[in-house]
Amino acid sequence: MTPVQQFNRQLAQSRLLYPTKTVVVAVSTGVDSMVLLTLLQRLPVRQRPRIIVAHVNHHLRRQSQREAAFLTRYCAEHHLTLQVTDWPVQSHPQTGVEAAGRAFRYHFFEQVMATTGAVAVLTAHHANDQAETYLMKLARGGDVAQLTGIAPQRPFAGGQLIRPLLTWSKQTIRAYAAAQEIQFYEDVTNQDVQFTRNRIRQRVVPELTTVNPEFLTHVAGYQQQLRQLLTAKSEMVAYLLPHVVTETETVNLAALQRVPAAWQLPLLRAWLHQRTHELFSEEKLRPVMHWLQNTNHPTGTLPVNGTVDLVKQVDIIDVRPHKKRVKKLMPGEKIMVDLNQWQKITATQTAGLFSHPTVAAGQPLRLVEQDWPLYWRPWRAGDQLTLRGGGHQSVRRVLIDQKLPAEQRSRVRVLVNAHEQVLWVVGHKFTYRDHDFGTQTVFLALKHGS
Ligand SMILES: Nc1ncnc2c1ncn2[C@@H]1O[C@H](COP(=O)(O)OP(=O)(O)OP(=O)(O)O)[C@@H](O)[C@H]1O
Repeated sequence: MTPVQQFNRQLAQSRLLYPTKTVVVAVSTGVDSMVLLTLLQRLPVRQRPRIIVAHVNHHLRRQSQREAAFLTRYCAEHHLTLQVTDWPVQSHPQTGVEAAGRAFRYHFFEQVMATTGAVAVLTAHHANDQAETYLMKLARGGDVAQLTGIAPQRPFAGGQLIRPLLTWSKQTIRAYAAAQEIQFYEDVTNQDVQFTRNRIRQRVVPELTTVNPEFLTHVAGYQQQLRQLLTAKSEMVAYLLPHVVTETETVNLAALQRVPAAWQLPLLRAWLHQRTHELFSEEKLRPVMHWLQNTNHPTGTLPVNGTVDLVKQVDIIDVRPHKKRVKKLMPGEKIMVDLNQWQKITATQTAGLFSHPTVAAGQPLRLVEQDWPLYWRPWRAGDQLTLRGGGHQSVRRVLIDQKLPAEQRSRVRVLVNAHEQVLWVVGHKFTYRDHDFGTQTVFLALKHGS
């Protein structure tokens, strides 16, 4: 199938090949969106939807004015309806300009859809965008679902957001533009290797393409497989959920534990989603699962976020609104540890527990399942550290020995486990645990500065 046939097929699948339909085409004047616009213009009249061209002048570079003027001329010459809006410089934020610009853009597309009766917005994302995003997410880490990447079609503003060029590589787009003599503006910021995406575009993708020329297709293939796996997973979760959820919408812990281990966390997550309308990451829920399974504590309450608590009563798990803290407790008095997340624990300290060593995370600590959940909290009189050989030392003594001025001592935080045992006097001393103790190694890290 030729690229143009693939494009036509995507539009046919989206049921857009009708003159009675109106579509908004997001055109930046770059090569991708000018090719997209040209492809739409060249559809046979009996299939071509009514085209509304939408352009945002971001006022981010000098070229912006010329681009807007070029597009105005182009649309007039081709009898195309154009809607342009400005993103005034005074609305640009100090940081996060890209994300703010994107939000502004999509809000504008939404407005254009509403005022023109359009059923879809079309953008010119392509296979290289897809692979770059994939590699960036791979490098940054997170939920595996994010690796499914840009969807060819998804609901948007009461209609659809469609990317008909996702199967086209940048090379194909450029070749088509050259062959058809399509005019466009080169985005000069695309060359700037200070941007991670540009470095991936210019260095990583070409390198991987020399390993295998089909690299882009293979990324798309993995994403397709991942989408199928995630669909299968959510279907299985939907099937299993009634086996662990009771008539009163609580979870039966014994039933949950009878489910094969790999499904327990996804089930807990799905149930919490139903009850709280919040989607927690499985990583965040892992310590919660350890807490639930800890038979030494058959009852208890655990805050899962600022608004809800999990309540465990032997075999029954329920959610309740989080009780507001008593006024005199300092905010952040006791913070549950989120694995693999930096957490601000005092005005000047940010600490984290990581499952892998990172540049900043050096000190390994062995844990047992019963340690979870862990917390950051101010140290208290009576807190003790375990020393090599089994002895103990009070936290107070540690601070005195390290000659910490008395007025600074109250600011010291400790890392404690579910049994209130001190594992780390943050910034001062670690508990002793043998390297073959427990089942899990985490890495403790601390950053200074507000
Ligand atoms: N100034 C603009 N005006 C209209 N459409 C635009 C503009 N900039 C980008 N677009 C549309 O968005 C597509 C993607 O552009 P680009 O890759 O620069 O954005 P992104 O921010 O990386 O992606 P996304 O918009 O999905 O977050 C373009 O091909 C084009 O269709």
